[in-house]
Formats: sequence, structure tokens, C-alpha cells
Amino acid sequence: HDNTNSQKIKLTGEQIAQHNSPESCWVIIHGKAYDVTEFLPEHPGGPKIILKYAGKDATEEYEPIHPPDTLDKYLDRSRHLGEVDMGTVEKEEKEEDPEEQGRQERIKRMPILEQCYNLMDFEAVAKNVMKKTAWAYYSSGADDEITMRENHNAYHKIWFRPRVLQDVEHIDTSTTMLGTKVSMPFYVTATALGKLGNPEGEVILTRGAKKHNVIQMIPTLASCSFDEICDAAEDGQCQWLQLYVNKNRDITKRIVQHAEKRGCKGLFITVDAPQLGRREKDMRSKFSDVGSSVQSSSGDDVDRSQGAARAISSFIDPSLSWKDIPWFLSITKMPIILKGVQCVEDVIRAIESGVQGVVLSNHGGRQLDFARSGIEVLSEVMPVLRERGWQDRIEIYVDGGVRRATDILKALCLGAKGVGIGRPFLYAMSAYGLPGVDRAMQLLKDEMEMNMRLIGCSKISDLNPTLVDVRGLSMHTATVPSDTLGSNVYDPLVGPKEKSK
Ligand SMILES: Cc1cc2c(cc1C)[n+](S(=O)(=O)[O-])c1c(=O)[nH]c(=O)nc-1n2C[C@H](O)[C@H](O)[C@H](O)COP(=O)(O)O
Repeated sequence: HDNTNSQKIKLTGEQIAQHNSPESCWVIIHGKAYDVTEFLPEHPGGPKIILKYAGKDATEEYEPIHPPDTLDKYLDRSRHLGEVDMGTVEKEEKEEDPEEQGRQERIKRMPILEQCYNLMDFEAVAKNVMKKTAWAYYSSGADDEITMRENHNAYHKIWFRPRVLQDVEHIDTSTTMLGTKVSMPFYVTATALGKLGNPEGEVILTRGAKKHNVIQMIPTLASCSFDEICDAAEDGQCQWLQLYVNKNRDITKRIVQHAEKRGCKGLFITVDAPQLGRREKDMRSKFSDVGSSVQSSSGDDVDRSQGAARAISSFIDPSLSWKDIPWFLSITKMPIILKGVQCVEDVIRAIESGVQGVVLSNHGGRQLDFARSGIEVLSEVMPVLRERGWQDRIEIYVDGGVRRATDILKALCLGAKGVGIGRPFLYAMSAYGLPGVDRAMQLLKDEMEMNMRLIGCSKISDLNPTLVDVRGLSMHTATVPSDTLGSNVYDPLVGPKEKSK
């Protein structure tokens, strides 16, 4: 196809429709045609999902999952065939997506935003409103989800030792994170595929973070493009990059240096996911969509029966190790933080490796089941660092199961610089959009001020270990889920159940 005059003569729908097979596969995205024939075996979500739209307009399917610049970044220019005269494209009678219809119906019946009084309320509403695939992806944890439940449980094993008769007339919840002044000691942590929950995706979190002057960590696997999320930020708004390291280090280097150029103030390398965990709720929903960003340079057809996680993460490098840290220190000036550290030995190793911080995290219970909660690891780490006089050598963050301001205060009393919050903001965004995220952050601020007053602290630097009792923290009493098929294999009264007919 002669590209020179493609800018003038538009392709017709009929011409595109002739290329509807694995041998010659053209698709239309945002009014432009692309020859994706050679790309089919490379696609992280497998060729099938593309062939479903061979010769047709694939924009609707493509939009929620791919950053808009994916094709420019990853499809050779010679395969960009030019503009299509959309008047000649046969309108696919869009079979109403029953899931989307259902979602719209449920939104009409959901509680009004003002009836949400805490972060858990958003989860309850989102569970009823969201599409099944989205709820499955956001809410799932690994294996029996013991760690996912332990993350929040752990905070219930810590009790306050409040002080009285302290002047708490003026409360200041502000602090700094990696040198950036923020109004509250929490940040929006990186969570993939924001458009599964809300068609606008991660830019909603950007706007909420701006309004409350808190930091947003931009996920590698965002639905929105990295540049879209940066563009949605206003001047002076601080953003960090969460990085899944690609087997192809050139791609990783390009992403890191681009993020630094765009003004990111921290590089959070995720180290607890050499392979994404087995999240059975997600797997059951048989995620059939495509990957969120085309980073895979291998041609293997990804097994999509493993749900969204596996479909979008085939590019992650399981060989990443401590020996790679010097290379990262050499390619960027951004502070480097290791996200997903889970024992004091690795915190000491991180300090010795020259990075600027760690996030004590088990990925929201989505990776190794029976990993300890971030807050429990924090209670192990800080006494050891204090003993060495290393407590100020790096900044230590915690995430997982943070649902109340008291959870945040407990983490800060134990020595964390701040905490990351994931699902609550996803659920607020999925149920109510930006107003939901705004309210969730405001609720946390109200809780922070009140709870600081009641424990006798007027500013963040007053928080210290004497204000908490952590003796119960290492007791683990996690209930086993009762909703597995296995729970009705044996009926103690009549022996093994008859095979259902
Ligand atoms: C809920 C959620 C968490 C994800 C997340 C996606 C979802 C839906 N994804 S994931 O698809 O790979 O698992 C990421 C991710 O992209 N990168 C990452 O570093 N952490 C990821 N995390 C972990 C997240 O950064 C926090 O560690 C975790 O969410 C904190 O727990 P709470 O959700 O309970 O606040």
C-alpha cells in the first residue's frame, strides 16, 4: 500500500473488510487502519481477540485496555495504513454488552455518595455495581486469600496507648515523602487496569490526588497511557512511577528515562512479583481482553485462561535480582524504592545496595499467600534498624489493608514515612468516579484529624512507638475461606456427596 498518498485518499470499509484473516489482518482503531498480520503471534493477549475484529472497527474493544500511544510505540510505521473513511465502514450493530447494561441499571439503584461514611462502604457499593470481570480482578487475592484478609486483620492486633492533656487544638496532617511536601501521609498506590472499573481509568485518581495534594504512583500496567496520566496532572503535582521490569531492558530503560523526563519524583521497582500470583476469582472470570500494554517481545501466545493477570504480564523478568540494582542507579537520578520487601534482611540488603527506600508490602495479598502483612514486617524492621542507628538511612513505606486513618497512624507510630492505599480508591472510582475518590480522601482526612486529637498528637512528627501496643501482632488467626468447591466434598453425615447429575 503506497503510503505517500495514503494521507490524501482514505481507505474504505470495504477495502479493510477484505483483510479479515490470519494471513492478512487489518483493523481500524480511532478511524485509522493498521496491518497487524505480523503482530498477531506477538500479542500478549493472544491472536484470537484481534482476529475477532479482523477487517472491522476494533476501537471499542481496544480502548479500555490499551494506552492510546500503544500502536505508535509498538507497531512499525509501515503497518500504519492511514485514515479510513468511516462513512463507508459498516456499523457493527453493537450487541448491547449485557454486563454494561446491568452495570448502568445497578448504578441507578446504588446508595447516593453521601451515604458512604468510610472506605469499606465504597467496597460494598462497588461489589454490587461493577462488572463481574472488574470486581474479580480488583478484589482477588492469591490462593486462599489468607494474606489479603490478614493485611487488614493485622491492624486489629495493634492497640493505642493514647496520651491526654496535650494541646491538640491545631492538627497538622502534612508530611514529606521523598522530599515532596504532601497534605496527608498516604499515597495512591499502583494498581493495574483502571479502565476495568471506570471507563476514564487512572486519570480519575490523578485528579483526586491533585485535589488533596497526595501523591499518585503510576502503574506500569495502567489502562491509560503513561503520558495521558502525566498530562492529567497539574503543575507541581507529584507523581511516582511503579515499574515492572521487562525482560527486554531496552524497553525498561526507555520507560524509566521517559518517566524522569516527564518529572516523576520516584521509581518504585516492584520486587514481589517475578510472576503474577494465582488469583482464582480473576481466573474464574476468564479474562478475555487484551494486555494493557504491548511490552512482550516474545511471540508466545499467552494462556488467557489464567485471567487478566497472566494475560498482561508475560513481559515481566523473573531473573531480576540484586545484581541489577547498580544498573538502575546508573540510568536514572530519581530516588529508587523497592516495592514488595517482606523481611528485615532484605531491608538491610536494600540499604546496602544504595536505594533510597522500600515499601513493606505483599502486593495486597495478590502474590504469595501466607506472606505476613506489611505492618507486621514494619514492627520487625524498625527495632533492628534503630539498634544499628539506620532508621533514617532510607524511607520506609507500608501498604496492604489500610482502610482507616487509625491504620495509617499505627504505621506512622511504628516508623513508616507513609502508607499506600489501593483497592479503596479503585472501588470509589468504580462506583462514583472522581466524586467518589474525592470523598474517600476527605473521609480519611476527617478521620486523621479526629484520631490524632484523641491519641494526643498535633503533628505527624509527634507519632512514636510508645503510642501503640503491638504485643498481639505476631498472632495469626486467619479464617479459611468457606466458599471453595472443596467445602462440600465430604458431608460428615453421609460420606462423599453423590456426583451432581
Ligand atoms: C488491588 C490491586 C493491587 C495491585 C494491582 C492491581 C490491583 C487491582 N497490580 S497488579 O494487577 O499487578 O496486581 C499492581 C501492579 O500493577 N503493580 C504493583 O506494584 N502493585 C500492584 N498491586 C498492589 C498494590 O500496589 C498494593 O500493594 C496493594 O493494592 C495494597 O493493598 P490494598 O489494595 O489492600 O490497599
